[in-house]
Order: sequence, then structure tokens, then C-alpha cells
Amino acid sequence: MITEPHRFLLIDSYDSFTYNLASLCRRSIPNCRIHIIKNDQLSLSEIIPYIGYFSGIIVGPGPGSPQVAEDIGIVKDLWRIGDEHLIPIFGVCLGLQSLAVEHGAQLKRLAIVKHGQVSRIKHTGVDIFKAVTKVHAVRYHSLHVELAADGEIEQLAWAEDGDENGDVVMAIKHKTKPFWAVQYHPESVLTEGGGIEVMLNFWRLARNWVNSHGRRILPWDTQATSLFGLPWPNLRSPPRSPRQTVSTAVTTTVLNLPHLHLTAICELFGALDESSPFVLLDSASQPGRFSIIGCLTPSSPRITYSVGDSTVHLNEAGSCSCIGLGSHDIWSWLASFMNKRKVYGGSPHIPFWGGLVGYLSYELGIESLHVPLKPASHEGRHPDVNFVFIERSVVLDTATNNIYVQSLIQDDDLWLEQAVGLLQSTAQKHVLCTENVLPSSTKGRLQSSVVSLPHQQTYKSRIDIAKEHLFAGDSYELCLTARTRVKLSSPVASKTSPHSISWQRYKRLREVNPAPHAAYLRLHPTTMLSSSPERFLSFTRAPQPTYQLRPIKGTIRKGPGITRAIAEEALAGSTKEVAENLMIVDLIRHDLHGVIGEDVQVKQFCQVEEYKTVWQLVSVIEGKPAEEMQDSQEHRANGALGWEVLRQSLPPGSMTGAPKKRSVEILQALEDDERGIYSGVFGYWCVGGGGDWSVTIRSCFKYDDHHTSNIHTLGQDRDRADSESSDEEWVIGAGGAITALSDADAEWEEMIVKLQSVLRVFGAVAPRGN
Ligand SMILES: C=C(O[C@@H]1C=C(C(=O)O)C=C[C@H]1O)C(=O)O
Ligand SMILES: NC(=O)CC[C@H](N)C(=O)O
Repeated sequence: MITEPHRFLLIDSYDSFTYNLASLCRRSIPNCRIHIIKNDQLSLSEIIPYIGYFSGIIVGPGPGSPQVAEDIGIVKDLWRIGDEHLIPIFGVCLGLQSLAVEHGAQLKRLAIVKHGQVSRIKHTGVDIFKAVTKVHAVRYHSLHVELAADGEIEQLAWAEDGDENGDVVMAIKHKTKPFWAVQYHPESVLTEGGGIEVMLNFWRLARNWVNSHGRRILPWDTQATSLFGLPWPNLRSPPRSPRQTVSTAVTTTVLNLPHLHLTAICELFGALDESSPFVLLDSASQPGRFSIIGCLTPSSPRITYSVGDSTVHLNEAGSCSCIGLGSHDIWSWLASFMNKRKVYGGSPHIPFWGGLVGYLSYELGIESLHVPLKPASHEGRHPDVNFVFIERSVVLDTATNNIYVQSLIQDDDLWLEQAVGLLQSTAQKHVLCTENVLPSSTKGRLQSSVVSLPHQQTYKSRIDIAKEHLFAGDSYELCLTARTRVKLSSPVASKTSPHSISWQRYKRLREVNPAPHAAYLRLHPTTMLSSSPERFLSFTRAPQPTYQLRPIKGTIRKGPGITRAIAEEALAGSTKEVAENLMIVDLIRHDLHGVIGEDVQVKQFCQVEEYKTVWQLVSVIEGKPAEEMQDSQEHRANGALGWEVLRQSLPPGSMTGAPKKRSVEILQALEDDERGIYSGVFGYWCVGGGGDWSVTIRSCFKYDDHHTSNIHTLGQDRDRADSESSDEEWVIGAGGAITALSDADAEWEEMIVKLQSVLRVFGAVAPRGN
């Protein structure tokens, strides 16, 4: 007899830990199916006819209050299900609060909120704590409940917060109905003893109740799927577009020229010509390893898109077309673009053979979250998607000094020969005339910079507002940011390198702040210089793709006397910093689980890494797609699943805070401007199926309106652009995570430290107060 798998309905109150809870459920109740709905998706009367299809309901955590209708949605109605439809329910955090307040408990604010902090949980040792010993559990809450005396709800566990909050209710059950709930987060990566153990007990008690009440489970049917969707993990791949052309091969030549400096290579392939596009993804320090230089031709395809548009601009072979997206969104349009360009046969030793290089804005991510965008000024607005398709490239492996010259173009031997010849002869010259010439400092001619910092008092008052949201339970962490503008007058009038101002600045940036995820992207009208330390997402190519995310949370300035030991004490040894990092680790686990299924591991937790100007606290989360995703083999081969992870995980959690959606809404109201390119991601999607995307921080951007028309008519405006001189304006974004433990002065200083790492390029120093 084939037995139906157990199905659970998981109610998501727009939290960023929901898929972690789904995963905990699957680990505790093997082979069960989890159908996830939002708390405002269906009404109780719509659910009731289907309740017999489910073995239980899990009520997830969430922002806000169980007493606010928009925050709690359908959850509050569940506790009133009539006896004939009763079903076992397990609530987490907001779920517990709702169960308690609907049965007469008082809802209060904690005096000292607990976000991302581990507490020892004391329990009764019975019921859902039967045979459970020590519980150390992570808490994410600002609110708590005080149970009504002699009511229907019984306390099963509590935390002894002593002087801070006294004893706080940590687990409850209904005395007669099959309802249980915990206030802590059983699904958090740092919870020990109260996760699987408690879920197993819930499942044991739920089955006992079902047996003793003769509850029968109905077999699943297609009508139920149409209402509740496919279960998680959803083992179906993202929609596939038909392959339209035959795969081509990449031709590669490998050289070893240890004396050739990366920037010299860039200059051979177009970096100096400010009027034409150029891209460099630069591993300017460890743990970065490969640097990728695009060798563009006037016909290299350029793709731009702005949020809200129904068209995408494609500039190919010198002519621009404005293509209607039709039934596609920009994500599926790009996936289909890449699907036609699958390539095989590149070197297995390098991650990039050719493909899309560019950036995706913060607003593009917000659009996918369905959060309203800020009204944008259309003048000087950077595109939200800005890519070039790289057919010819040079990849430098900084570990071996091997240089890979490669082309996707058929019969491109002549270019390959010329490129190799150029590299060899340049390397020869560099050997002859001493070592390579280091980037010229641009300091001398940059004195006339005017730096407009964010207003200090305003920034600090926003920290206070952010903290009020945290105390109210609307968010657990908010990454607040602000923009700084740097105006430089008439640099084009300078005698040196009139055509390569931004490139010279980039060379200075990689000198003063070498970073593993550095980049120089000249994709008119945008020029971006980056010294980012943070990988967002990398995905390796098939057959065994690994998805890796490396969130950073926790920053201190490097300085005299700040040794590794001191940095470790201040970061890894600090409750505040570890909590900040943990919240993002849990959020990222959720994002990754949501797309690839169960296999998500925290490979590194809160390690201190050293960068040029700061020490950072870094975690590493990795995942592999579920084996059952067999039908997606072909999908994996071109990296479409990695692209899907990217689509569903933007904006980066480290730049929003948690839970993501509510935090973004709060930040939209708190910050002045659109974030634009800052807080988005940049990187590549390789034709071989891999990808690597960095968080766009420690970066600056310039909008070049001389080139506005160049997007569409590449190259034709060159002369005009070159001959005109104008003021140059750069924008730098910087910020930091605000938690309930944040101090406004320290957060301002931290923002300035991050800003400073880029500001130095302009010979400018941020004044301490303004
Ligand atoms: C917001 C920035 O950085 C983010 C915030 C960090 C923090 O709060 O410690 C660290 C790295 C980034 O995720 C920035 O650099 O502007
Ligand atoms: N994690 C949660 O579910 C939090 C519940 C509620 N918003 C609080 O802060 O207390």
C-alpha cells in the first residue's frame, strides 16, 4: 500500500526565516510535504474545506504584533477553528504570541529586546520537552506575553532574563486543544537542544491526539495544489526557455607572465579610452583569486533596463533595439538570452569563459519584493540592469600568474594571436625597464574636491527611529545607509591622461584599498569603481554546482594597536556583533533553502577576516541543489538555477536587515534617496554556467550624461565626450546594520570608516563632525 506523505501547511507572516522552519520540519518529519502560504493569502473559510488534507499547521514567526490585523493575518483565526475541524498546530514566536493573546494573555514589550541572542531555556521536561535536556536557543523578539492566570494556556518553558526582563515565557500549550508554541526560534542555526528534539515531540503528541480523536487525512488532489501551490522543496526547475542555437566552444591560450601587472593588461585592452566601455572584475586582494578583463569590441552586446519599464535596450553590432519584454520579466529575458549562448570546452581551471558582466541595482531587488519604489528623478538615473556580453576576455589567476586569453567568437585565431603577442611583448618591456610601473597617483590634481557628507544629526536621528522600530518588533535589524557626494572641478583640464580620469582613479582605489571583490565597470552612462570586500553569491558550473554566500556583518577600523587578537575580541567576542551576523546568516539560509531545497550548510560562522582598512566578521553559507531536481540537469548546466537564487535573494540581506521585506519598507521611508547601484550586486554570469556576484559597497559611481546616447549609439559621441571638460561628480554609499544594541555615535563612526575607504581616492578625508 502506498501511504500518502504527511502534509503541513506553513503560514508565513512575511518573515525571513520561514524556509529554515520548513527545513527543520522536513528533518524532523522525513518525507513530509510543506505547503507555504502567506498569512494574508487565504481566509479561514477558504482553508477549512481543505483542512482534512493536512496533518498539521505550522505558524511561522514574523514582524509586527499579533494584535495588528495586517501583521498577523489569518493566524489569529486559527485558534478559533471549530472542534469538528481541529488540527494540530505548532507556532513559533509571533505564532506563540498570537496563541497566547487570543487566549487572554497580555502582550508587552521586553525592556531589553532579544534579537539574534542565545538564551538558556528552562523547561518542564514534559510534553514537547519530554526527554529534552539542555536547550540553548536563539531569540528574535521585542514583544512577549504574560499568560492569564488559570486560563486555557499552560507554560512549558521560560528564559531567566534576570534584571533585564525577569522570567519570559518561552513555550506554551493549550490545555485541551492540540496547540503548542515556542517563543524562541527552533530553526536558527545556533539553537541547540530545542530544535529537532522539540519538533519530534510535537509530532509525537500531534499523532497521539489525531489517533485518540479519530482524525482522518484526505488524499491530496489537484484542486488542493491549485489553492496551496506545490510543496517545498519545489523540485521543479524554473521555467525553461527552448534552446535555440547550437552550443559553441571557447578557444583558450594560456600564458605565464609573472611580471605583467594587471593594470598594464587592462591598458592594452581599452582601459585608457574613457569614451568606450570597459569592464574589469578584479581580485585585488585575497581571498579573491581570479581577475577578469573584458576585451570589448564595438559590437559587443550591451543590455540595459530600468525598473518599471516594459522594454529592454539591446545594443548589438552597433545598432540599438528596444525590445518589448512581453510575457517575460527582465530576469527571464536574460535567462533566455544566456540560454542561447551556452558554451563548452573552456579551461576547467578558471571560473569565467565569457558571458554577462555588469551590475544589478538595489531597486531591481526591491521590485522583486513587491515593495513600492521611491519616486525617482529620471535625470541622471543609472540603469538598474547594465550588462555587457563578453566574448573575448583575459583572465588572470593571481595564485599561479597564469593568464588565460580566450574567445567565444568562431575562427578568432587572429585576435588570439595578436592578443598573446601584445601580452608577451609588453611583459618583455616590463621586464627590461625594471618592474612594472605602478599606478600613478592622482593625488596631485585632485585638490579641488568638495565632499558633501550626510548630515550627522539627521543620520543619528534616523538611527533612533530605526531603533524604535526594533523595539516595537517591526524588524530585528536594519541596515541604514546614506549617500556622500564628491564634486571635483574640471579634471579634464588636467594635462595628464585626459582620456582616463576614472581609470586613474580606479588604479588609485585598488592601491589604497585593495579588495577581493574590486571592480572597474565603465558601462556608460555609468562608471563604477569598487573595492568591495563582500561576496554575495557565487555558483560553480555543473555537474555539481555549489552555491556560496559570504555575508559580512561586524566592522571595525584597522589602526595602530588593533591586532588580530583585539579585533577578534571586539567582533567575534561581542554579543552585539555576533547577533548582527547571525541574523543575516539565518536570513541567507532561508533565501537559499527557498530555491535549492534542503542542503544548506553554514560552512564558516563569524570568522574575523582582515582587509586593507577594516577587520570584518564573515560567515559562509553553502548549498547544493536537491538530487531529485533531475529534470533540471540541463538547467544547472547553464547556471539558470544560480540565476534563480540571485533573483530570489536580492537585495542582499546584509544590506537590508531582517526580516527583509518589512526592513526594506522601513528603510524606504527612512532614507532620502534611491540607493541605485549601491547595495545591489555586480559580477558575472558565465556562458559555462558559473557566476559570481559581489555586494556593491565601498564603491563610487559617476553618471556620465555625455554618454547618455551612447547606450544606444555606441561610439558615435566619442569626440564630443573627449573634448568637453566638465565637473565630475561621484556618489558613494555607506551605512551599517542598526540593532537594538547600537549606539548612534558608534554607528556614525562606523559609516564614516567605510566611507573613508573610498573617499581616500579623491584625496579627501571625511571630517569627523558636521
Ligand atoms: C553598509 C555597508 O556595509 C555592510 C554593513 C556591514 C556592517 O554593518 O558591519 C558590513 C558589510 C556590509 O554588509 C557599507 O559598506 O556601506
Ligand atoms: N520573530 C518573531 O516572530 C517576532 C515576533 C514579534 N514581531 C516580536 O518582535 O516580538
